[in-house]
Amino acid sequence: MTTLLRTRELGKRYRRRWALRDCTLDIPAGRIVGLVGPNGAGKSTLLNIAAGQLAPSAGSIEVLGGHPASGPAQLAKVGFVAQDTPAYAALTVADHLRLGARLNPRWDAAAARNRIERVGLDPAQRTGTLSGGQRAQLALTLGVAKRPELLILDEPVAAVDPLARREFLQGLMEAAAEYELSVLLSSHLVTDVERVCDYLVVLVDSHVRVAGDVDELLSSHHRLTGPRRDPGTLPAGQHVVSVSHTERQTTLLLRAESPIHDPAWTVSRVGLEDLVLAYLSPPTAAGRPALEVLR
Ligand SMILES: Nc1ncnc2c1ncn2[C@@H]1O[C@H](COP(=O)(O)OP(=O)(O)OP(=O)(O)O)[C@@H](O)[C@H]1O
Repeated sequence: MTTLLRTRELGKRYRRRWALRDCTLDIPAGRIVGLVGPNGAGKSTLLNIAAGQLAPSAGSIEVLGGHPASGPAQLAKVGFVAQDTPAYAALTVADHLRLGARLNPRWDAAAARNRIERVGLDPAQRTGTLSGGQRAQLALTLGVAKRPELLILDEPVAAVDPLARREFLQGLMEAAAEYELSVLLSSHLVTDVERVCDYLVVLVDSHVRVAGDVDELLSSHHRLTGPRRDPGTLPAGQHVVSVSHTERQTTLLLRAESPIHDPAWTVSRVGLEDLVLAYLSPPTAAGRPALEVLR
């Protein structure tokens, strides 16, 4: 089976600072991948390397089995919607479709026209006067009509109101289903990722903190509450992600490789937002690294 993204110790350095470091991922094709992390975590860097826009400084990367900058065939397989969905302000919506048709060998003109009509964009309007939500819809249309196998979107709706964001994500899910697209989407809004993604990568401070199938992550992580206890005394196979104590009580968020039977703990399920927040918080004081990469 083709792998969507395969990286090995991938890194990018600007002068002395690493924007991305030791990034090792194996993501199967056909997934809708959410890349989450705070500002400056390295999300755009990873997406730009995957799209062939940026050369790595270390390690290796394969996207759909090919090297990102290997040539026109690889570029045709990958659509890229850059941060803030840039467009040529003086050109109209129709001009952008014509440009798309000239630049992309697999251009689907009917799909582009239909989508523009469906989302209510005026072909004669200059893109400099479109709202943020309309520009995002145009960018999604251009990305989809290219008929790539993978669509990469770098925070496409960061500056868009909640309703327009929902419509955009709905359109993205429909396009992914209709054209059997894989999607790699960055966001710092976990709710967006929760709505559309089935695979999660959390990047913090240029490192991957956790990666895996969303359902598997949710079923392997638990919140444990019980009498105050040193997390260092937990059995092997229970990996503490975050910990907090009161005078008498300890609350842990942990990943467990097998069911937790210790009656001292009250065990509850964890939502995606809590899971992401736990990995975004500084490494646990339990003395174990919070790094968990699930493949
Ligand atoms: N061209 C560049 N020159 C120097 N440093 C850079 C350059 N591009 C990015 N960086 C640095 O690399 C780090 C990662 O940046 P990146 O844009 O990948 O983060 P991000 O997670 O996409 O952030 P945001 O959510 O704010 O877009 C940051 O510290 C940033 O300042």
